[in-house]
Amino acid sequence: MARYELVKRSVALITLTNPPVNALSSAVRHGIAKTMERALSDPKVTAVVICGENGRFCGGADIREFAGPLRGPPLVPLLDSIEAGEKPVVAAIEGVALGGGLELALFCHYRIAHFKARLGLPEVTLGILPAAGGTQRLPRLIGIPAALELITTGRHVSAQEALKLGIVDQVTEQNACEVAVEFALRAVAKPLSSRRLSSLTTPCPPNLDALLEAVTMQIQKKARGVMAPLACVQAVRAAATMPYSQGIKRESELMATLFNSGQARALQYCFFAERTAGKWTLPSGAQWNDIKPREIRSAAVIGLGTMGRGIAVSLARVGIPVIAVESDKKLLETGRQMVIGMLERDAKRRGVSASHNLLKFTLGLQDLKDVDLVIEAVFEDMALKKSVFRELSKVCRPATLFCTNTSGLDVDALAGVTDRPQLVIGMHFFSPAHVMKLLEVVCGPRSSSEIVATAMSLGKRMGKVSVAVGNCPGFVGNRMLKPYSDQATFLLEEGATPEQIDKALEDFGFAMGVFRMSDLAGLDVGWRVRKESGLTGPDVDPKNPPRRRQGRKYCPIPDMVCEQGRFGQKTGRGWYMYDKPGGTKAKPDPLIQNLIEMYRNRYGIQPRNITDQEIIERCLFALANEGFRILEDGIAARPEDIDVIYLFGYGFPRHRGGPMFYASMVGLQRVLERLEHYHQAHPDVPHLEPSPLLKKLVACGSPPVQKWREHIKTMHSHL
Ligand SMILES: CCC/C=C/C(=O)SCCNC(=O)CCNC(=O)[C@H](O)C(C)(C)COP(=O)([O-])OP(=O)([O-])OC[C@H]1O[C@@H](n2cnc3c(N)ncnc32)[C@H](O)[C@@H]1OP(=O)([O-])[O-]
Repeated sequence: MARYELVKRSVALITLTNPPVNALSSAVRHGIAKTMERALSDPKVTAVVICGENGRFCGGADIREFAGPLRGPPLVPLLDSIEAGEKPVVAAIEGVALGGGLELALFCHYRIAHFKARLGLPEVTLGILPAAGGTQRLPRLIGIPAALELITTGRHVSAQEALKLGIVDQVTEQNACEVAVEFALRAVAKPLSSRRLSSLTTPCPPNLDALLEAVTMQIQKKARGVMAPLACVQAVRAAATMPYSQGIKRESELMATLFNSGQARALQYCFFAERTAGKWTLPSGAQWNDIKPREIRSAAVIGLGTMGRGIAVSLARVGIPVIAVESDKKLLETGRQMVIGMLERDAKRRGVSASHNLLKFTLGLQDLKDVDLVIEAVFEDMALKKSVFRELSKVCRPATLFCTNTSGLDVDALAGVTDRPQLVIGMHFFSPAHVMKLLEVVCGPRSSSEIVATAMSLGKRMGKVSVAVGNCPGFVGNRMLKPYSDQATFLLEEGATPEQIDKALEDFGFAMGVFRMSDLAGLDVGWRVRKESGLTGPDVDPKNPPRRRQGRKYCPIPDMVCEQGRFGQKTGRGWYMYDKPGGTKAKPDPLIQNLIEMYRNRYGIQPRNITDQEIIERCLFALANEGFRILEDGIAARPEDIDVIYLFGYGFPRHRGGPMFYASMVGLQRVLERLEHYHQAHPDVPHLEPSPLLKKLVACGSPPVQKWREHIKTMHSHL
């Protein structure tokens, strides 16, 4: 796990060998201890270089080991021996030096980085802090403000920025290991005392308290209820106010609190869930690592509305030529200007030049005859989409792949009107498509493994987190959203206000409560879907009992809001009022309160006091309950896939792990009991009836989320 070689007759070269990222597993720590001891005790050795195999220095502690008891030598005493030694030790950083990897480098006396290397202390993103001395050593090296920013955000920096900040001593375009060996030889005669970070005093800004206070407030505002960044601030304060030996003790105390917290477990679960989600499998046995995706050299986007524009930008900025199509001249021109503007702003932000030349705009589908892939993003209307696909079948070459950006319509029905149903798939982007990281890849029953592989790989190329899901109304994300938002409107009827519900959800950690999110997305979209599905509008049978539709409870308040022309932020009025159309600052609106009161009076509903706990339980347990049904139906392959969809597409707080992980943390038994309780109180709300899978898991002793799959395996799969 650590290889030892003698190079240039007197330099011990220690190579960490734990692919793929040379994580500091217990075996690697053993390896470092043994090889360092050998280097320090061998009189032939005058200097040491530490590097990582396969061009990657070290990705930090082995996160997989966090779930079990600590084995192998603890990191800090091991690293202390490196720093205390009398032979210069140089870290040769290629690829990454992250977390414990960078901390290892900070115990070395010198650091040389390859120009493409990335460095950082991302522990905070895993719910912990850099507890191998990182919170005490980085501030001593680069000062409090810069260290605080890096440690509390977990941001990676480039080698060039690391040089500017003073984290590394030299950046090279050559082999970092060879450069480090030469550097080590030159360092042999030089004194090491000033290179031992533990012996330095932290340079302290005069306004330390004000700075720490400002950062704390910023964190509390941005990451409500998240513990790790606040603990990082406390640890950095210790670096500024305590001697190193005490600071290290404080760091370790803070780590102990974080390490066993539910937040750390949730965030570490998210890390692996994100990586698991890319590993799709189809019922045919085809899977992510054995099907070769097609290379996409050109693409087309049909429809330049909000979604189409974002998709065109996402494609062009990764170098794919795009033909964008609109149906009339005016829409085409507006779309063209918007796409170019977005592309330019995006390029400016990333410090690159905008790739205008990759974009072509046209009114005619016949221009798409040679493209490799088409993404349809026209209005959410089945008849319109079908006509587009029929037309595409006529003009495109037989090998062109067809994708639809529908957010919930039947992908297989669209495939059925084409001459190539096996080459049709859903690519459900989230708005704004060039910003949001989630992509649901919707596999129809006839989608070939090749098109699944291609859509997943294209998503990755565009920087998306892609999740393969099955085909059903609303797929995974929007299907689950319905019971969640239904509960919110039922709670309105029963006595809550939009702002109370939103606050409870935001305090839980959501970026936005359900009503503020609906105002942002536009209320008219859901209204149109409800009209089309016969839930509201003139087609509803007047003999229907009020507040019941299609045999279940129905709350018409959202329809009443839309009937007043209140479509959310874009009209300046929705569940809230805004200072102007397009405004973003939401204020409670007395008119909404009146509307709800009038509604309650009309139906004789006596409002009751609703607690935040009830809001959270009803909204989130209904959400997870639908997730269990989705797993039963085989629409998602794993609970991790559902969680990733909610983390990246719906603002679910990462430190809660996603709806399915959250349910497992609350305890499946408790979730079941509460759902039973609420379903008893609301028997006409089927979404509150506990799903058979939830009951089955409870009956099996509530296994951890990673084991649920074993209980789902026998069920059929639409993936
Ligand atoms: C106790 C003292 C305090 C110290 C704390 C720490 O250091 S905390 C740690 C602080 N460090 C971090 O937070 C860094 C976490 N890592 C990363 O950010 C990225 O992996 C990367 C940038 C290193 C490489 O990106 P990339 O897109 O090239 O590759 P990829 O992301 O797809 O990963 C490939 C495979 O490696 C796996 N794996 C990766 N890292 C670790 C790990 N540390 N451990 C275990 N496994 C790890 C990953 O699961 C995947 O496995 P799979 O699915 O193939 O079975």
